Amino acid sequence: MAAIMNSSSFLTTENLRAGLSLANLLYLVSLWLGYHLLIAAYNISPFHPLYRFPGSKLAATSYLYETYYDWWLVGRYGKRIRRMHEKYGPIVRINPDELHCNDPYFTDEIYASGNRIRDKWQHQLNTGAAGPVSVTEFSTVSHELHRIRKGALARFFSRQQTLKLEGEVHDFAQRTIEKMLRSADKGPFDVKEAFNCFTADIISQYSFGEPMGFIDQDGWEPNFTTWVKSFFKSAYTMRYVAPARILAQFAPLFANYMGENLRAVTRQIAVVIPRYIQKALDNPENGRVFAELMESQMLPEEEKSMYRLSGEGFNLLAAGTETTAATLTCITYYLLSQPEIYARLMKALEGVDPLNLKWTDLEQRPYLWAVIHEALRLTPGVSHRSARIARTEDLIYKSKDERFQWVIPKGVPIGMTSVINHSNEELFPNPDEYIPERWIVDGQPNYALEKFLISFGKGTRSCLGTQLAYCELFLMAAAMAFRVLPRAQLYETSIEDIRYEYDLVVPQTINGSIAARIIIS
Ligand code: HEM
Repeated sequence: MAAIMNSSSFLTTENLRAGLSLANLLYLVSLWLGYHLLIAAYNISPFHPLYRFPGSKLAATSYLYETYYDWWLVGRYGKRIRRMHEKYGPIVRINPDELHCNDPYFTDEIYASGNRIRDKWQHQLNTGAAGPVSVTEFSTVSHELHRIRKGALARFFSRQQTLKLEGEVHDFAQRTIEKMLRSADKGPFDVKEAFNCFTADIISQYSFGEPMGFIDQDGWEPNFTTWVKSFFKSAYTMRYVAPARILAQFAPLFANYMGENLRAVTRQIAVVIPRYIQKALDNPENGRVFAELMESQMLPEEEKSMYRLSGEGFNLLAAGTETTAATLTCITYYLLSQPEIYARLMKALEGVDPLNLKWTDLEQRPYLWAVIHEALRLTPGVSHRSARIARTEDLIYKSKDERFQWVIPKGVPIGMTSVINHSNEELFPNPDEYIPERWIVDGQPNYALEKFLISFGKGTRSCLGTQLAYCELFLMAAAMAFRVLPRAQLYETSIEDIRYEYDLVVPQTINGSIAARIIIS
């Protein structure tokens, strides 16, 4: 009792005021500053394991440098990293703890497959904020846990499984095309929004047994990507502002005070997707991925909570919508702006029935294959760098000309950036230009060059939906070429609406999201 009395008398206004005096505050601030200065000094001292690696000293000193480019200037560190490589060589230190590589020949070492352990890095995953999205397979740090989570999902997205889905993808593609054609002579629209509706309905139908209904709604917007944009916009705040991550845990509690789109995305994660999953579980014959996932022996029971599954549901939609839609938009833009490429494509598609497209047949048309791969090169789904940690092995790097040799110590995050690899002038001369011909040798697809494409990532953490994405790309690109493009023209759209300028994890142009407005007559 005496102790309680003593502590309450200790908390008097006078005592608090004295404790918070200017002198004490200054003392605390200088302690904090001193601590950070010591860390900064250590970061650039010879005692730091990355001391030998080249790069800007400022970048190696603290995270403020990276924060300035990616948070303050918004997603601009990618371009800065590219300039660092021009100055310092193929491996550079880009922050106190991370290396970056721009040698495409080293891809399979960083993004290794099979049993070679590759963890992700929490600093990078912080863009995914908190809550259900932070416990998805995409956001898993540990190699071992990721294997369990991805293993359970992978069989739904194999090529064999995707071939069984082809009929549905074809049906959704044709319905999207019909809706576009109905808008003939009714003014311009952004074709990317139409593709967003197409991709979101497919992934939702496959995952939950029910499309989200975007193709059937009156216009093209809003759609899932409309809401997800605000999620991507907050990505760097989440990464660099730790209190924002803490607040994000409680997002559903203050949803009413958020902007319209952020409120909508919070509602999707907390209410709409759990409802879809519940319906899928109640209706297992029609419930598709999530109904089967619940029965999966590969996934331990503790991994099957509605909380975690709604994160996975959101992730599938977010990862499988904007990405494919952006690539299709890029294809549409280039086919409309470069008629000679369109003419070559139509020649290559001779004999194909536009109303009965077959993925496996379309894949055998090398020029269509080239048109798609050149778009994937220029518009990769994820344009932000993606680091891996080789936890158990040092990585030995030697440049092709043997000028540079490095041992990357185990445990150090090292990554690549698709937009940097894809503009390698030796592999892709005139890298800023759209040239499908570079993907064809002796009339056949250039599979050797394809090895250098990292649009879908590589190794154990590569894209789960690669086969579904290809199925959508082949069927929709061909359907557009036959049915829409002969009657369409670009409207107030230039290369500036397509060309990568910065990233919000996904590529952005100088005018914001990738877009191509078209008019159909
Ligand atoms: C053109 C279309 C697409 C592109 C370019 C693309 C690109 C990528 C990339 C680069 C990654 C790896 C990201 C990283 O390194 O952290 C990734 C991961 C992922 N993608 Fe895609 N994606 C596309 C379509 C899809 C589709 C249709 C789905 C639907 C299922 C999907 C689902 C996923 C998932 C779940 C992951 C996480 C994989 C993991 O962590 O193991 N993606 N995607």
